[in-house]
Amino acid sequence: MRIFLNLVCHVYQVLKVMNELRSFQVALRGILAATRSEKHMKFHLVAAVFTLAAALLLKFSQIEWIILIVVITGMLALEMINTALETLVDLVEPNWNEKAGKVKDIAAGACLVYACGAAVIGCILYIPKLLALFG
Ligand SMILES: Nc1ncnc2c1ncn2[C@@H]1O[C@H](COP(=O)(O)OP(=O)(O)OP(=O)(O)O)[C@@H](O)[C@H]1O
Repeated sequence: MRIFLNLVCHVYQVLKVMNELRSFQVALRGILAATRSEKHMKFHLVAAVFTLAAALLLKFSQIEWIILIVVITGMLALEMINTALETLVDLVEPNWNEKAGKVKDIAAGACLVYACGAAVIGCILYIPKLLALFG
């Protein structure tokens, strides 16, 4: 009986891991789909690579790395939510509709607000280091 219960427990654990792997695979598929279809997403990914490389060269401190990673991942995640909303709106309302347009405008506005904040944080992080390097 004990062996049987252990076996059931193991099978349950394996199924749980498989389910989590499937969720991970679905999420990766979403990231790839957004990157393939969205020019803004491609731009943010290229910008992320450059800013991370610059941070490495400028020897960012631990707290500066944390701030940079939170800003970069936040921007990418927000851009994907925007893409998901645009796709949903196009699915639900393929024709012109004032409210559909409003949803897209607000989502785009949210991305712009975050991008402005990210640009300001970028200036605060990079300008003093660049001035110290070249100034
Ligand atoms: N079904 C619609 N009804 C009314 N207005 C719409 C509709 N679809 C799009 N729009 C308007 O056109 C704008 C651009 O929409 P679109 O779907 O082309 O997104 P986008 O900003 O070009 O995004 P991306 O370049 O990331 O694909 C929207 O912000 C909205 O103002």
